[in-house]
Amino acid sequence: MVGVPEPSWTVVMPVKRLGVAKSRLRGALTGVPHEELALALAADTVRAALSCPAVGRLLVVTDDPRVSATVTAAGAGVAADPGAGLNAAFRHGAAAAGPRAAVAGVTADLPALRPAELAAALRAAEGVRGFVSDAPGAGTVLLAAPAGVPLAPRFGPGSAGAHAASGALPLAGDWPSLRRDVDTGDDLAAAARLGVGPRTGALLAAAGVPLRYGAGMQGTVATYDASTRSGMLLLDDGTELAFPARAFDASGLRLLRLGQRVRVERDAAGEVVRVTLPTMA
Ligand SMILES: Nc1nc2c(ncn2[C@@H]2O[C@H](COP(=O)(O)OP(=O)(O)OP(=O)(O)O)[C@@H](O)[C@H]2O)c(=O)[nH]1
Ligand SMILES: C=C(OP(=O)(O)O)C(=O)O
Repeated sequence: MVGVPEPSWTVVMPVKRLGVAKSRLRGALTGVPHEELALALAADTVRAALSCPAVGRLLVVTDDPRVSATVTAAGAGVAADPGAGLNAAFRHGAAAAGPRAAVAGVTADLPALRPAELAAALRAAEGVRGFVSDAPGAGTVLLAAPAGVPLAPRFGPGSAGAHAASGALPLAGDWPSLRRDVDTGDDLAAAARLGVGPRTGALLAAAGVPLRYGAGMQGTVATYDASTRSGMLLLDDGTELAFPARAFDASGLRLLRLGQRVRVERDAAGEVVRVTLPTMA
């Protein structure tokens, strides 16, 4: 394919030890062990970032063995947490990225993150040291710096103001899934309304929280094998999603064409249960 290649970012994502992470969320989901929820938030954030074409490398800074195993299996690299807090973890990851890397520090509590929104924010950050504030506005979800420019992170309470005061440019854009960090039960409910990734979704479903899975989710058929009645969808948010024979069987269709536009329904675990034509909603 001919074209200008997208610039490749190194994303640095710190994750605290699960036993002490996300303390404001403790008890938010009845019957769900806290560490499972903390892990699911990070795993879904990592999954979305790895699906973003602008992300060349994802480095998770953590000391937690379960986090390391999960994100390594997903395709991320791991750097050891220096043990001196969040900003030290960001600095350590940025240093490990090397002097020629454009680095974006991203928090690991964005379970609704859509790869296309991350890609758009990274495009806006090209060539500048810039940050994306969280939905309430006082915090930061992303801080980016071009190669050769120190990240100089100032995450923590009031970090949006601290990043602006340090000369970073506030990046403007309609990126609700990127800005939706999850610190409290209310934040988790707001993320569920946007549509969360499969691991967080499965825990929400287990706790009986109603989900808006697949509402309005659309994409195109990337592959379809008529002999197995299964294939691959390319969703509008840039992610690929496999669909099994039963999702096709539930559609009432006789065949799918490559490139055909479809509406996708998923269950609480994120599995595709039905693929229909958009007009059949
Ligand atoms: N590696 C590493 N990650 C951290 C550290 N502190 C926070 N984080 C991560 O940074 C992100 C944003 O941090 P917070 O929203 O403050 O999360 P938290 O400290 O786990 O949550 P609370 O206990 O509720 O404040 C989350 O993904 C955390 O896992 C740290 O000391 N080391
Ligand atoms: C660490 C931060 O997150 P939160 O406010 O989500 O704890 C921050 O916004 O810099």
